[in-house]
Amino acid sequence: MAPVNARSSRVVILGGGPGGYEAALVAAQLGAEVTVVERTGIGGAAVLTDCVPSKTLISTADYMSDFETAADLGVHLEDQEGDEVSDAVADLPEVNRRVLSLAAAQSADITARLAEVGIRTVAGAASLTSPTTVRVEPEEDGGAAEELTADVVLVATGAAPRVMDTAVPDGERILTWQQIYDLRELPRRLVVVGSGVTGAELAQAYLGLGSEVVLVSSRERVLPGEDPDAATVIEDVFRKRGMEVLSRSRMESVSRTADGVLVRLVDGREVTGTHALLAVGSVPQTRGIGLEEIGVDLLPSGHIAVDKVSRTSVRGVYAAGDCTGVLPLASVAAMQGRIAMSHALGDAVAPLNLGVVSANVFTDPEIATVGITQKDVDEHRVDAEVLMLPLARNPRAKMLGIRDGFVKLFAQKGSGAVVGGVVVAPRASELIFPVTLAVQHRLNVDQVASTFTVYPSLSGSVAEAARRLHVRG
Ligand SMILES: Cc1cc2nc3c(=O)[nH]c(=O)nc-3n(C[C@H](O)[C@H](O)[C@H](O)COP(=O)(O)OP(=O)(O)OC[C@H]3O[C@@H](n4cnc5c(N)ncnc54)[C@H](O)[C@@H]3O)c2cc1C
Ligand SMILES: NC(=O)c1ccc[n+]([C@@H]2O[C@H](COP(=O)([O-])OP(=O)(O)OC[C@H]3O[C@@H](n4cnc5c(N)ncnc54)[C@H](O)[C@@H]3O)[C@@H](O)[C@H]2O)c1
Repeated sequence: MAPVNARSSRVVILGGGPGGYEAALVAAQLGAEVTVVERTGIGGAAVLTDCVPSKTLISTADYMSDFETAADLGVHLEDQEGDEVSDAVADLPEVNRRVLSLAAAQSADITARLAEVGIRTVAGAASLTSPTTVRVEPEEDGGAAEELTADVVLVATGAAPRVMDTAVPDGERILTWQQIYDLRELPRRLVVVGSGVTGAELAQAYLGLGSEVVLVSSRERVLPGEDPDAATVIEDVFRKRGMEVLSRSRMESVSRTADGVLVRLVDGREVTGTHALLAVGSVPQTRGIGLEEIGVDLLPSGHIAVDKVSRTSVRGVYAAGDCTGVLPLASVAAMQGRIAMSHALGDAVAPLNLGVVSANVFTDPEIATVGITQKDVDEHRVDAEVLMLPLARNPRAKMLGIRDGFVKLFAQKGSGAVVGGVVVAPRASELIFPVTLAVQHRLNVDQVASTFTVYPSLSGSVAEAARRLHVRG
């Protein structure tokens, strides 16, 4: 391949989510002329409908659940007459306004940042007419289509909620997770279908906000992709707080009734509610944008096949994020996009390493994970010692009224290197960082154990778990 001159390269990016906009920033920094084509809004689904809105909603629900702990800590809430108040009340329209305005502000911040560094953004729907030409259909009727020429193309078109013929969302009572922020009142009885990360997070959010929630879970246990001990803690918490969890229950159809919804299960049972939230997975947005026509290989699932530097089967065409299905996380999409641009524009680049991705499920408590999994150990793919330490005995956890949660570390047998970890705790997303540092930099349990932690602190349990994994030399 001829040497790349980043300064004279034209880069066109389809999609302005984290895969697209983070790539654009790297390409601009390397001196390329960059255009991002986005049909909905910069920030993508991550910022406008998925990640940012759901975490904002969860912040309110978490805040409300703090009131439940208040009495344990000796705090009693009273109304103006001095009567004890048992429940805080969420004003859903107000909460949703905050969610949407925060998402819009985040999108505006990113748009401004792109403009600041000279990146052109074009509103419209993009498709490839050749590996080096992108056609943009304007969103507004009457506008002229535009043809962009590119030396490098990045496809970062994301994914959309999976819709079943038997459960078609209507945006009023039968909803995808992208439609919930228009609700004007709190669902009285919400049936959440699907207990993956999206279903579990939102089921608990609405429970916290005050809805009655039924979770239809097709599996033995909620959160089937997570650490089994962590998922068990979360399912117990769900039930303890009053959520009805229907295990091994597959939804067959969802339909409207006079005043709500009817969810039929495959085994014939029926569940009624005022609203249904469908969280049954996503499909990549890769059809009808010219990919197959120009020779880009798609997987049977419709995802774009990419290698570890985000190359597709067509030279000069890269792909990043949920449209590739590598690991559907905003952080991974962004990393794939950055790697793609560094590779395409001739900068130094390390291939994507999924072994060190830290991820978090924003339930209450949260589940944060990094590195190898319990499944890797149980199925003998990794020879590791496992140590699980419940938080219940941690002094800070007692002070904070934390009852549920643990720290689990995986240490390679022999070397003692920390190769993975799971933290189940409030703000586990922050607590996982020391474990991620250890995994990424191959620290061993003794190095972690001999690092000072604050007393009292939850991170003390990370060091304590490492200490218990010490093997006498
Ligand atoms: C409910 C929910 C919560 C989540 N929470 C988290 C979280 O907390 N942390 C985390 O790391 N991940 C989270 N994720 C995953 C995360 O949102 C995705 O991994 C991330 O959005 C992927 O980024 P992307 O750039 O690939 O795609 P997207 O963010 O989907 O962006 C793709 C963009 O491409 C645009 N587009 C599509 N086709 C075209 C076209 N033809 N022309 C022009 N533009 C086009 C779309 O309009 C969209 O804006 C969550 C997902 C869901 C569903
Ligand atoms: N906090 C986060 O980082 C976060 C949050 C949400 C999503 N995500 C990302 O998005 C990915 C996808 O998560 P998801 O939960 O949207 O999708 P998913 O595909 O992981 O889960 C969907 C669930 O719905 C179930 N299901 C499908 N059809 C059903 C039916 N008819 N009846 C009952 N259940 C049915 C499936 O068995 C599955 O467990 C995650 O793996 C994660 O990477 C991340």
